[in-house]
Amino acid sequence: AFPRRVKVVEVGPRDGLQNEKNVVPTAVKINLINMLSETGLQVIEATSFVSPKWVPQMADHTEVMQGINKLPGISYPVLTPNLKGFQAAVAAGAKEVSIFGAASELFTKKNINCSIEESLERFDEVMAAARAASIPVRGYVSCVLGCPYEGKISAAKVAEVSKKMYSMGCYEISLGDTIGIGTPGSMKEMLTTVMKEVPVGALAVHCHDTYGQALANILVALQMGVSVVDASVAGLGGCPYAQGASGNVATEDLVYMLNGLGIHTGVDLQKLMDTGTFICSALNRRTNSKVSQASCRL
Ligand SMILES: CC(C)(COP(=O)([O-])OP(=O)([O-])OC[C@H]1O[C@@H](n2cnc3c(N)ncnc32)[C@H](O)[C@@H]1OP(=O)([O-])[O-])[C@@H](O)C(=O)NCCC(=O)NCCSC(=O)C[C@@](C)(O)CC(=O)[O-]
Repeated sequence: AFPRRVKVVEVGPRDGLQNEKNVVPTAVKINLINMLSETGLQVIEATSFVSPKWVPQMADHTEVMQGINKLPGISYPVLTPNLKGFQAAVAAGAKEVSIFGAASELFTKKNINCSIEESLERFDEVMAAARAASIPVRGYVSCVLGCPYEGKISAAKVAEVSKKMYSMGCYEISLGDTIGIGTPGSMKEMLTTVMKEVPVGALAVHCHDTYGQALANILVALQMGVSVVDASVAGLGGCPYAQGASGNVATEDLVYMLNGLGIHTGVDLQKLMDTGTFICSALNRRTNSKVSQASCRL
């Protein structure tokens, strides 16, 4: 049975923009987040406190956090790979953070320059600091359905890393199909294994649409009881350490599908599409949202 409500986690300002070649002006990022805040979304991932040498596009994290209108009832989490990032995030006013690991050794090395084991040690430090500051922490696990460097990833490995991050105290584990390579079959197999270790109520799915499978994979996750789904307005994005990875599922397309299923999100599709139009014209690009493309033709 499908969940009655789904929490949509908007990752466009972070996952969507982190891979942009040209520097996106801080004012555009702030405008994007402020417009998203008016759509009814409850969670908008705002930026990441990572090294500007690694991801230059997110170097204005503090200005973004301090420039946005934070509306009550909306959470604006940010990515923090280590204690340094966590401290900078809190100093900039972050009230929620995310740590990000992976089920692949090589991806972990390329993305955060350490082994899975070392990454978990760093996360332990972040968790301890977050507990002391009463800051909720979300955990990402990347490469859950395949890795750009290692290829196939076993569901057992995904379950193992997910369980460790959940046991550390992450309130939610977001399972990332980083390169969008999964299918409904592999999604079902992976979730079946992970759900033996982490309760389904604490799981989210984070699907990139590289192979055009994202909505189908999300539908399978919903059927299995997952009720938190990550998405990116206009389908922006891709990971800088996963070459060729295209954007997340477009939030507009996700909300359209959920509306059709009678699943409540609280998100206003028209306002979302207007936000997609804003960011696409600022970036001078065509939307990846099929729903927005179709609406323009009507
Ligand atoms: C983790 C590090 C920092 C390790 O990078 P490192 O080079 O191993 O770090 P280090 O500890 O050796 O420090 C080197 C320098 O970085 C600085 N530094 C150290 N930490 C920070 C920090 N937090 N913020 C700012 N600066 C920092 C540190 O101070 C030092 O500065 P220097 O002395 O050379 O001037 C680096 O690898 C990094 O920033 N990686 C981030 C990569 C990233 O953001 N990837 C994209 C997000 S993940 C993703 O997109 C997947 C996801 C989540 O969407 C889910 C999915 O789709 O699968």
